[in-house]
Amino acid sequence: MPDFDMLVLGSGPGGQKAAIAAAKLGRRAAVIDRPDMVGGVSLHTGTIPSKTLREAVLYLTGLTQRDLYGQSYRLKEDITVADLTARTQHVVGRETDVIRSQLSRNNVQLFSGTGRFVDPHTVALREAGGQERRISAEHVVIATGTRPARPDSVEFDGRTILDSDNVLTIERVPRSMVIVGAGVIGMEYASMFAALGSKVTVVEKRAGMLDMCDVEVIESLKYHLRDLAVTFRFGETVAAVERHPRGTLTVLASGKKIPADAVMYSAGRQGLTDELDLEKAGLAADPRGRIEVDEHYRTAVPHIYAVGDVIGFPALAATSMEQGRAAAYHACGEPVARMHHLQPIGIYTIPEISFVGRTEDQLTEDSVPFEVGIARYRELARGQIIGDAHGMLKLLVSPVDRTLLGVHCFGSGATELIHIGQSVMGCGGTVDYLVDAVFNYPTLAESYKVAALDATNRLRQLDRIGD
Ligand SMILES: Cc1cc2nc3c(=O)[nH]c(=O)nc-3n(C[C@H](O)[C@H](O)[C@H](O)COP(=O)(O)OP(=O)(O)OC[C@H]3O[C@@H](n4cnc5c(N)ncnc54)[C@H](O)[C@@H]3O)c2cc1C
Ligand SMILES: NC(=O)c1ccc[n+]([C@@H]2O[C@H](COP(=O)([O-])OP(=O)(O)OC[C@H]3O[C@@H](n4cnc5c(N)ncnc54)[C@H](O)[C@@H]3O)[C@@H](O)[C@H]2O)c1
Repeated sequence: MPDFDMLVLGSGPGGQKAAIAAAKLGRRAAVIDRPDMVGGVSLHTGTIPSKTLREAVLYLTGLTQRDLYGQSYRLKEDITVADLTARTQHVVGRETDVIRSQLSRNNVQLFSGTGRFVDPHTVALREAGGQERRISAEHVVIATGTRPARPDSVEFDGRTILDSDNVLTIERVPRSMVIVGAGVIGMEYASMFAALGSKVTVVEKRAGMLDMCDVEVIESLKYHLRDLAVTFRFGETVAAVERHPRGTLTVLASGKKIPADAVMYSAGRQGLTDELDLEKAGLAADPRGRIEVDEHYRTAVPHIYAVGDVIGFPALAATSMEQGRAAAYHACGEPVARMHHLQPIGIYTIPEISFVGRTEDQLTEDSVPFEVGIARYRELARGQIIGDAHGMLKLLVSPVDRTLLGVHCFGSGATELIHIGQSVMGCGGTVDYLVDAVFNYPTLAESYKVAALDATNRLRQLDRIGD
């Protein structure tokens, strides 16, 4: 008899939910992770610290209050790294306790150390002191996540040449910073450092950024970031990064050189599979360290599952949790529906972005007709009260059956508000539901009604002329 019914490698969002789901089904479950990493990348270097840091930046800089109290408004003049990290450490500490307690009250055994395969059903646990012990399980879930990808040609020192993990332990807020890669991580940190007053240059090899988002929203984001002195270098590749006594020089393939106090790489991530001895389990990873799975998150070896960032796109804490639960249910023979196709995206730039469904460009490319309804925060009472004049909500509505095809939100509360649109879309609701519904007043949620009225006014015009 194996030691456990389910053994999970990694305690990030995917691993946690897999272990708890198995335990709730009465299975004997265990999780392995390093003692200082309980909660995963998500809790220690990813989602939670970055979002807490963002909250501290917004609070201390007073950035979002300046429309109300004047452009010079700041809660604190010289914001130090200690001011910023105090809040992060507190939240990470509390969340770690919550996760440990959830695992323990569900009787999930937590082993400290790292795991690697010995054979398809056995994992060797290496503890901090170097001792090894073997643990066997009927099912294994690989949820080992990723680390920042570091090009070999760049000499990272963790102080001036950084990856997105190091950025959480910098000694001072740099006066100037180069960010390599305008993906989600790059743009979230570019927003934070720009808000803190650093002179940020973003270098991105593609022609633009965040191309999964609405074009108008990205135009607005660029406008806001340029206003905070961010320079964009699109279509440019970093050829080398040099460290000098008085700062760094980022050399672009085009020959340009950008001086800055610090450089942060956010140019993708690498799956953490190199130390798993996957071949002993009969598995292999691709060159980016990712493991292939089927629709049930099963690897090529049917009793071994893989979930979270280690399987690649969409690589979000949000989706990793669902993958973990689904994998555990499948392994335990519990019926489980496939993840709903409507998955929201939340990007915590300043201002924040969120959307669900398709963009105008995607609909046009697919020859799907749509009408647009827009609500601008500056025309909402709540928008005036909170001093957000730039926010907006956009509904894309089908003129054929009046259902919502996409919802795009930019500004305060976007990542929360999007879930109203997601629910309406998920339940097959039409724009008329939003027109007829009563919303609390004054709220940002009222933007749904305003945008729905805008869309239906246009649809009516279409009908009138058509008739
Ligand atoms: C800066 C940043 C910001 C982000 N912001 C967001 C956000 O706002 N929203 C969002 O949804 N997502 C966000 N993400 C993505 C999110 O953090 C990841 O999608 C999520 O952490 C992936 O979860 P996971 O289950 O794959 O495990 P991870 O969180 O990646 O954790 C994996 C764990 O496995 C452990 N491990 C590795 N190898 C072994 C081994 N051999 N033995 C035992 N344990 C091992 C590691 O120590 C680690 O604790 C962000 C990521 C970053 C980097
Ligand atoms: N709010 C959120 O949900 C959130 C926040 C942060 C991270 N994440 C997740 O983390 C993952 C990793 O994010 P990421 O931003 O590191 O990776 P990414 O792959 O999304 O973006 C990296 C960018 O760097 C560019 N790049 C690569 N090499 C370059 C070079 N030498 N010079 C210039 N540009 C270069 C690429 O073209 C790409 O646009 C993503 O999958 C994302 O989903 C999610």
